[in-house]
Amino acid sequence: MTNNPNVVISDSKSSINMAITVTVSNSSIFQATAQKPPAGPTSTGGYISISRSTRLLQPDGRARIKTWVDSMRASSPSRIKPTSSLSDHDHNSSWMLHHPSALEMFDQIIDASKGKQIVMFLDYDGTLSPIVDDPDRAFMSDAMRKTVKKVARSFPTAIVSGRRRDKVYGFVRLGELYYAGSHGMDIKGPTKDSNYKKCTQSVLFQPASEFLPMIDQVYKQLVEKTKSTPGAKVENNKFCLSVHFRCVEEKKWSELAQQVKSVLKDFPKLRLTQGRKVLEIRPTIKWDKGKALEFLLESLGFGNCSDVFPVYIGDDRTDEDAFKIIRERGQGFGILVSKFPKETSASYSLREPSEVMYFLQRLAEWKKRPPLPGQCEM
Ligand SMILES: O=P(O)(O)OC[C@H]1O[C@H](O[C@H]2O[C@H](CO)[C@@H](O)[C@H](O)[C@H]2O)[C@H](O)[C@@H](O)[C@@H]1O
Repeated sequence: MTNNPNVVISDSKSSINMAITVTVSNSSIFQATAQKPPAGPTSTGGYISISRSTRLLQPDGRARIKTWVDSMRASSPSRIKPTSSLSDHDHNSSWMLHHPSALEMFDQIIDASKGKQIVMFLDYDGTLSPIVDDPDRAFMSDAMRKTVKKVARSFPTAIVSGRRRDKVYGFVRLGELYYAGSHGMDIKGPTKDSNYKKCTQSVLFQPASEFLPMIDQVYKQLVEKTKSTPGAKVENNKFCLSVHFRCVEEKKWSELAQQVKSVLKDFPKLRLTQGRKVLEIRPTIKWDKGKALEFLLESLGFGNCSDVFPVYIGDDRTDEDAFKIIRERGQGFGILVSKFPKETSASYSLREPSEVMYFLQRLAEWKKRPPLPGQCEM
């Protein structure tokens, strides 16, 4: 297994409906991907997605803003409301039964992966780094970096983030990984292999490049519009934008929602989704973290393979698209990072980044162990 699929793919300039052109390719898998990108809904993981074209232009503007604010309120943490017959404790126990700790189930996970190639997918914020107030200071620890590096020596590993690719690379700083920034809309292969040799060819896939000028324009407008709301912060994630409200007083959320709405009304080709205390604005193309996962598996040669075992660890609503794909494929597992019960398509849970690190350490250690006599290693 190699992390270097020897292909370069770039986006087409031809159509906003995401035609993709293979510029250099030695792989029929890539050509197939380019001709026929995997179909699927513009899913947001079953959470509230407010598309301007269908909802923002309703005459009852005020009611819509209330929906936005309700959704912002529910965005972090997004607990499942316990049914009246269950106490909080029973509700937590029931959720843990359905989404047990990946640490407690470590041996079972390893057993299920036997004979298969594990491919690791890691979200960044809230998974590798703790959630902090200032998005520019969401650093990952050196210990986590070392652990991810070890994992990448044993398995193909990708970081899948809502952040712009160069920014998340700036935090992670490991050249041997795949990076899918902007919620998977900006994919790039490793710049070096796990033996630290420079990779000469790599994957580059940017299905939303037509939207760059629009995103820049909206970014400027949002910065201008939201500057009167204390604590609001607009982050340019290249192919998408984040409007953070973690540091905005709750009584100002409706004002902020109104400001965002007033900008988006002129951009029907953009849609709005939500993450943890953040409104995310992105192109209406059928592409998300789930599609990025499929794309990366294909690029690694596992498109139609029965012996691949993707493990995706993430904490955010946007990670649900990837959890769903894993479920649909019936291969591997999704692991949700959350301290609270949440609606999720993930199979397992971890409570926080420190548990993610411990899980990854165990995985790397397990891989390093010599196989028992008569046992074949994958
Ligand atoms: O896909 P991810 O890597 O999880 O990125 C999703 C968003 O993460 C960042 O925002 C979140 O983390 C911040 C730092 O801890 C926190 O302040 C914010 O409230 C969270 O929503 C990032 O800043 C966003 O651009 C990403 O879209």
